[in-house]
Amino acid sequence: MSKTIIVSNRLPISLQHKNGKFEFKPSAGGLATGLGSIYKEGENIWIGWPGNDVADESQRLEIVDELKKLKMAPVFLTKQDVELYYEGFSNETIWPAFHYFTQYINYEDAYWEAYCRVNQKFCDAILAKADAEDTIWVHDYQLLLLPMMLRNKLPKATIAFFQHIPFPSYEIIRMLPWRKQLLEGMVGSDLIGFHTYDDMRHFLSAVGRILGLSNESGFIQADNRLVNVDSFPMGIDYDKFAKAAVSKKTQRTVTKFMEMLGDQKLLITIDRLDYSKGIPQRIKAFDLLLEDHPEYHGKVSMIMVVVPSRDRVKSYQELKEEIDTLVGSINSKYSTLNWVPVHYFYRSFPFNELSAFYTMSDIALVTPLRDGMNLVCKEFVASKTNKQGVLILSEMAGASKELVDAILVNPNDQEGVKNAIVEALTMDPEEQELRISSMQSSLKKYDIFQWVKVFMDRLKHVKERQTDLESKAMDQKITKQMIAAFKSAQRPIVFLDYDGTLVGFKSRPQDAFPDEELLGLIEALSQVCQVVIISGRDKETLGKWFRGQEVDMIAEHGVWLKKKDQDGDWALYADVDDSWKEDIRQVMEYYVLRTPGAFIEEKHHSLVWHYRKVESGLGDLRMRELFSHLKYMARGHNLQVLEGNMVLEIKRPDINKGRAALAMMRGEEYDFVMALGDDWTDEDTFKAMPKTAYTIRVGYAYTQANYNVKNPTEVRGLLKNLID
Ligand SMILES: O=P(O)(O)OC[C@H]1O[C@H](O[C@H]2O[C@H](CO)[C@@H](O)[C@H](O)[C@H]2O)[C@H](O)[C@@H](O)[C@@H]1O
Ligand SMILES: O=c1ccn([C@@H]2O[C@H](COP(=O)(O)OP(=O)(O)O)[C@@H](O)[C@H]2O)c(=O)[nH]1
Ligand SMILES: [Mg+2]
Repeated sequence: MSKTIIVSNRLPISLQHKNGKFEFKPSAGGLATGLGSIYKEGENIWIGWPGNDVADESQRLEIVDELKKLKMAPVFLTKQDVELYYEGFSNETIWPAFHYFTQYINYEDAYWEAYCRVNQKFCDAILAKADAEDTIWVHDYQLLLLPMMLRNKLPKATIAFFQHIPFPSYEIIRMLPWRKQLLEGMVGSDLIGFHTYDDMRHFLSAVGRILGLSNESGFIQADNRLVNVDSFPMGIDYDKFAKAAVSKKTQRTVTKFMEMLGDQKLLITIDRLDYSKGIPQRIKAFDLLLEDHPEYHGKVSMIMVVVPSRDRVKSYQELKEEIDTLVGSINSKYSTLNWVPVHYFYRSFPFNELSAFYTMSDIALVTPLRDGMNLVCKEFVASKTNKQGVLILSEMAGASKELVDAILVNPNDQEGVKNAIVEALTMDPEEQELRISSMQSSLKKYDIFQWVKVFMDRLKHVKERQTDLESKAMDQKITKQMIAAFKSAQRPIVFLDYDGTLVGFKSRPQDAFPDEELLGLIEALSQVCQVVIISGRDKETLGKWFRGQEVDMIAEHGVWLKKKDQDGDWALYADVDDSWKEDIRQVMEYYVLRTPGAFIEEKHHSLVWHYRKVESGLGDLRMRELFSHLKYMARGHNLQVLEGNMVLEIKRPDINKGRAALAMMRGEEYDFVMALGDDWTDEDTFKAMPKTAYTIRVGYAYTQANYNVKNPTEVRGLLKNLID
């Protein structure tokens, strides 16, 4: 039985050192609860850092034993690891970059080295526990390199990754000198999840531009592994908050707190100390409210909980000082003997007091400058069992994509935030109920348990798709069988597509000419069987490249045929009317003029619009536009528009490689047929082949072919086997 391993930087516990002994408190956080249904089962386990630096060997053993009882295993970090990997690369490099605080990014090689080393430490700890076919679910930005490290050691494992913080635009990610390694690390996964669609599309764009891997509906083909990228907005343990809100314990706390505060409208804000949370901006907006609306003095207070976090990082220390000063300033400006505008707490609170804060507050002010998701706003909404309360939420929080019934604000627009507070303070009860109910029904449905289920189901689906594709991989047994069939055949024929099959792609099509090795290979092969080069290339190019070779050729996807013995003469297989070309060329030229790097390739009976050299993204955009333009025109001319590898081709539909291949075989009896190709144009060849043929698609994709090989190098290996 395979098991599931959860991995995160921090284990879901708090470890306290008391009187020479350690005390373990399992965390009751949402993620820990949601994943409880996984790591507490059977042999499953959660691996991570227990959160303290423990140097003493006997204490480490004690921790290992205690954690084992909780279904956890520790990765011990040294003081230096914590400084350079956790505070350093994770929180001074990745965190600011991914939250768009480029001014805080620390580009330290020593941080990077520690990050690599500690990711390796995690990898080793996992390898000590993992079996070849286990499922490993890695969490968050501290461990971006881990999926690929694991993949290299456990190629068959199911590896998933979820990132809890935003994934920034390509423009930010490209600033990091280690951008390539970070992305490659993530791509070791089978499934990569983000909170929002925006994070997902930023990631896909970075992978396209930096690693050169394109995607189709979120599926990337990386080194012949299919990797799925998708968004999974994380939920909360809804019932826990809803139940707590009406519990006696919370109600008692509410009464106690309200007695102290008196009759007031309350605004609640709860965050970890973090510059991404926009705490100073929020205090300033509240200050503006009190300045512009003296009628609220004595009637509205803000309860501001700031939970200490990463307090050894300089930018966090500076932020703490800034907040202290701002709170001091607002309170000293407006306080009266019986009213304080901001009740400021720099500490964390037990669950039941948090629940009381949520329950008794009229408004939650959640205004991060950038946040992966933000759970506080969801917890506030879930706690509003009486359906009264208003959420003011930043557009920059992942949660804003779901909670559209909140009052959405731009946290940088202080006037806007101030107006939102006024709107919230004056919102009528019916409106509050409508908004809260709508948000509650969505949060109830997509709670943390649903999140875990949807993620795990998707992971299973990706694995099934991979298995489907891999079932066609050309293994040794099939290769042997094929070679034997070839060797014993009297009359073998082999169809070889050119680009993407015999040679890799180049930015300029004319640079993909055949190298010496290939020419030698084709020559040797043509001595032992009939070789047909079947390509979309024009006949002049093919003729030049294979001059003097004993091969048959099919050019322009089947427009032209040339038998090896017909010296110099190409036969027009299809009698084609190409009077359509003038109109279409004009349209294509218009798109070339608008798109630097694009060009038209003219073949005898087709026109091709190339965009391989166009700025990434723009090429795709223009291609889509041209595609619909051409499709519209194609109808009038009875033409077919086809999307290829960075090209758009328009031609007559009845001309294809399959028909031409059949024409080539007509009247002959072959006892061995093989066809190799790499794209949609070759699918016509595969379809036309006799049932007994060996049809092989290069690259993993859905195909009519019987088998798959990885790349042109493998193709050449296969052909060498035939001539050996
Ligand atoms: O481990 P710390 O350095 O003390 O930081 C605490 C955690 O903060 C981050 O939380 C994120 O995850 C939330 C849930 O998905 C999401 O709502 C929020 O927007 C994120 O900021 C971080 O991702 C964790 O790894 C840290 O442990
Ligand atoms: O005293 C506190 C204050 C907050 N929280 C919890 O901390 C989490 C904060 O998560 P969020 O996604 O809002 O922000 P993050 O800190 O992960 O960036 C929420 O679940 C809060 O309930 C807590 O446990 N104790
Ligand atoms: Mg090809």
